[in-house]
Amino acid sequence: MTKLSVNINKIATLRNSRGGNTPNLLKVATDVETFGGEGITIHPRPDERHIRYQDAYDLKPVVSTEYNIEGNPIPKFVELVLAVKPTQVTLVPDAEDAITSDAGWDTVKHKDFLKEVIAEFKTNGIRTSIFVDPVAAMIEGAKETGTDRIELYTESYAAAYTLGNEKAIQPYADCAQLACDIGLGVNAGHDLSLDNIKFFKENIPGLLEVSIGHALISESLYLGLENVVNMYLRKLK
Ligand SMILES: CC(=O)[C@@H](O)[C@H](O)COP(=O)(O)O
Ligand SMILES: NCC(=O)COP(=O)(O)O
Repeated sequence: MTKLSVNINKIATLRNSRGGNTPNLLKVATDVETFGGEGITIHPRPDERHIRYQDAYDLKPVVSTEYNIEGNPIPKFVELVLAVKPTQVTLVPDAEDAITSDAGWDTVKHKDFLKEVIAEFKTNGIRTSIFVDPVAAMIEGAKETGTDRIELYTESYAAAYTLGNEKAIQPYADCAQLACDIGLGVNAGHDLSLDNIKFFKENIPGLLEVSIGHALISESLYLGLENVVNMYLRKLK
């Protein structure tokens, strides 16, 4: 069973573009859960371009499924996560000015740092996951940090799959199996979509959770467009 956690960053992007509260992030989170979503993911970035730090607090009493907060564990982020106490924290090594997450952790180079922050989160009852590329040494390094899970960074799979290259799944399948063998839970995310999710799921052993945002929100807009245009037309008759 693979859980779907819906990343609602893009809803906050839309809300922030007008300065008001439309769309309402908290309502979207509860509606996603009502529609069957099994988790809510947010990725507050230091510039608060989409999710604001305050949103992370406001969502806490509202999310009744699994609450996953992603981000680079800079002091401000660590403080936020320890205060909010989500179900899971996913550590991502993204630069402040990155447009989006663009790499997994070097779990060998950053082992001591990761060990320290992971221990702090786990002591506070928060499950941990770390974002990694599908490279065996990084999975083995992740195990050394004490993390509960890894999140496989799926951008390269998604890009290759679009071009018809199904072989791009192999390093993901191998690393997921390795993670299962050494006792790490397996999550995955980034650029997963209605086009590529089925093949991914079918080929990845032990896939516990996927977090999907950019494509899911874009697809929702597109799949709802015809309905909404027609609703306006009916009102204008
Ligand atoms: C960790 C990850 O893969 C990202 O997909 C991220 O959570 C998305 O962040 P943005 O919405 O800021 O691109
Ligand atoms: N962890 C990945 C995530 O939350 C969503 O990534 P994306 O679907 O917006 O690329």
